[in-house]
Amino acid sequence: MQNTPIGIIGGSGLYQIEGLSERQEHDLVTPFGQPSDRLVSGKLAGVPVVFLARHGQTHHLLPSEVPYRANIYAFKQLGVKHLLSFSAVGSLSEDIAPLDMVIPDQYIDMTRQRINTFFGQGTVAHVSLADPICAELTQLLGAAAESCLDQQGLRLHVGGTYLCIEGPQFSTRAESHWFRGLGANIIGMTNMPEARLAREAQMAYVSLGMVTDYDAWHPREQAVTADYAIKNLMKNSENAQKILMGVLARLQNQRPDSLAHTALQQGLVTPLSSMSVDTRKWVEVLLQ
Ligand SMILES: CSC[C@H]1O[C@H](OP(=O)(O)O)[C@H](O)[C@@H]1O
Ligand SMILES: Nc1ncnc2[nH]cnc12
Repeated sequence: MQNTPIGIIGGSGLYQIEGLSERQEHDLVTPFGQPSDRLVSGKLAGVPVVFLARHGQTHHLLPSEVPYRANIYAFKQLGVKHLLSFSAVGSLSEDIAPLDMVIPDQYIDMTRQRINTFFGQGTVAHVSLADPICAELTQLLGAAAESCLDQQGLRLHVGGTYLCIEGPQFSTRAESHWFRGLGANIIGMTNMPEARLAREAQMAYVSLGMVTDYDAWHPREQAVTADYAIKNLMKNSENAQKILMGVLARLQNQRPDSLAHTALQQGLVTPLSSMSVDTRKWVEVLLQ
């Protein structure tokens, strides 16, 4: 596993990565359709990487329109076993301020109209999702983010619950208060089903939430608008690039083991021998 490429999913504001050498574009088709855009591979800080803009490079896909299954499958086709995901998020906690960053360790899934599994139609798997985020990747990403943010007086919060809404509208004030009551710390529209599918594909997953706003619950701060979030996103995207370089430097000589890497082996219920030839092909890719 030593030299497997590191997958990078860029969210709002992170549509490409700078400084890639040996750059190659991949126009992939998967059994689950086409990914959000071309995947771009190359080397960054000496580490093989594969990058994909989640909403497309021109940000033309709504959170509900992102082809999450095709995206995860395409990374898997290119040999990715570790996935770093970047996202803009709103804060549901007083002590998490705009421009802070958060590495969540839990999710509450409030999405309503997304296909959230590769399985079904004759093939059954139940993977464990108790700990959806890779603890080892969290440590490496945390160290990189802390050293970048410290210098600017910004804060990194390690751990916390990301609540995923369907969108595309932001929450009502009543929902925002309700989500706080549920114990959620940050809110976004994209990490689900991305994290679920990464687990089914046996990939270690970690997410960096870049805080842009206080959503709609705060008594003194303005309710979020896309304009407001995007202004803060722009301030964040330079830090995202620096943090990415920092985490890749820490991955140069290692690829951490993760409980994700055996998740499907443990969760697959239907025997491979009873699957059709076509189904077995894509299940075997997920099992690699
Ligand atoms: C432009 S703010 C709302 C938008 O940003 C987040 O996307 P991503 O996680 O891809 O950075 C949020 O989930 C919404 O899709
Ligand atoms: N308040 C918010 N709600 C959902 N997604 C977001 N992305 C950035 N801010 C957000």
